[in-house]
Amino acid sequence: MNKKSVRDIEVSGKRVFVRVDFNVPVEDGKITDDTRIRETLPTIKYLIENGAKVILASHMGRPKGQVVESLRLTQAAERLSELLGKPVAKADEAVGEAVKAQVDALHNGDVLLLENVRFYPGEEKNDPELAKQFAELADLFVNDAFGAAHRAHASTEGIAHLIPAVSGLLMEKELSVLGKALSNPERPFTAIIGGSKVKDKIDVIDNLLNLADNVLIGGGLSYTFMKAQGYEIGLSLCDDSKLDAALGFIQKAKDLGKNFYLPEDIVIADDFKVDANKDIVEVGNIPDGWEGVDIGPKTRAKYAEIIKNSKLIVWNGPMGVFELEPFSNGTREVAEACATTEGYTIIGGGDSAAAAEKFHLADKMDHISTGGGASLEFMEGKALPGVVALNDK
Ligand SMILES: Nc1ncnc2c1ncn2[C@@H]1O[C@H](COP(=O)(O)OP(=O)(O)OP(=O)(O)O)[C@@H](O)[C@H]1O
Ligand SMILES: O=C(O)[C@H](O)COP(=O)(O)O
Repeated sequence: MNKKSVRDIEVSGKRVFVRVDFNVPVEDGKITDDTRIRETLPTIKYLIENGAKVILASHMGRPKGQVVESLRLTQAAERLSELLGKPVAKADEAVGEAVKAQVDALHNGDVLLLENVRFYPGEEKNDPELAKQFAELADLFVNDAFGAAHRAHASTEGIAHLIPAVSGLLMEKELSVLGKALSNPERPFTAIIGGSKVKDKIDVIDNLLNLADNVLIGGGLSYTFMKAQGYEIGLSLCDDSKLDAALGFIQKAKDLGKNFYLPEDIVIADDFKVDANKDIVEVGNIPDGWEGVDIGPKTRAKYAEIIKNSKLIVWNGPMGVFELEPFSNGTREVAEACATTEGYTIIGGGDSAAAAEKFHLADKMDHISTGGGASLEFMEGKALPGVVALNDK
């Protein structure tokens, strides 16, 4: 990476503003997956051990510039304190006089977590005034929030122009793993794209067609491709505005000589419920009133075989409605193939990572990215503003 990292700069005695992504799932006031917090520990420990005064900042959810009580970072501070085995002070705001006083009171090696930066309207607008207020708290900016690196916000991008700005160790790891894999991929390289949001995945499919040898499509977005080819899809998810784009990808794959796979058979259901009636049909045979909810057994076996014979696998998005047990087999078999293949497996955040956790296969993957949207944008070949703004080596 051509950007400076926290290892390239003196941190001892310095006030260091560290942007992290503690946007973790919380249910009934409890954090249900603390992966993103655990993944920032190397940077935070490095700073503590090297005598920095650590000021952490994060967003949580999308409060749209207002204080939302349920989106405070109190639980994150508690969890971080448990993981570090030392107290973590928590501010009730992210800027202002009270915060300044808390920063002034820090000793070398102390840790302070600021309140949710998205409680301020200036954060998502990348308001220079808010960026200045963040910058005034610190001598140095460290961006370790890979998950938010695709956002040009005051605490991810604006601040980087005001004080020395370097990457954290998680940011460095994510960029290095994803960058190495995509710039010089081991082949065969297989990309698996699933999930439900066709619009969000269109650009990544486009770029992966350039890079990968095999592109496997599953999940809710596969029905747009089926409809585009003239197949009946019943009530299945479809984005009619993307039918032409879908046909364009099928043609692009042909033109580039790439293998582009769509499900051959589908698990269908007459409702979006665990106890719905279900059946397995070939593509084109989804009856009226039914919808596709998972890839079928033939497709599962084919996809698993391709994954097993690949040297590099990038997976983003589940193959079906894996949250409901009867429709989880496609995602489970893809996850198992990713876990057992000898190829290098990268999981691109979000729901696929949650699926790997659910099937107890997460520790068998080579790299699970902490970025959902960020890893997608990276794979699309887009520059990440939170990275671009950091100081060059
Ligand atoms: N056939 C289907 N019909 C409807 N929904 C589906 C289908 N297959 C998968 N899904 C749903 O897609 C959702 C995930 O879609 P999404 O596009 O958000 O994936 P992701 O990229 O893994 O997540 P993230 O948004 O975190 O990047 C899951 O909740 C899953 O139930
Ligand atoms: O969960 C994520 O992908 C990141 O924390 C970014 O969140 P955002 O999509 O609300 O910007």
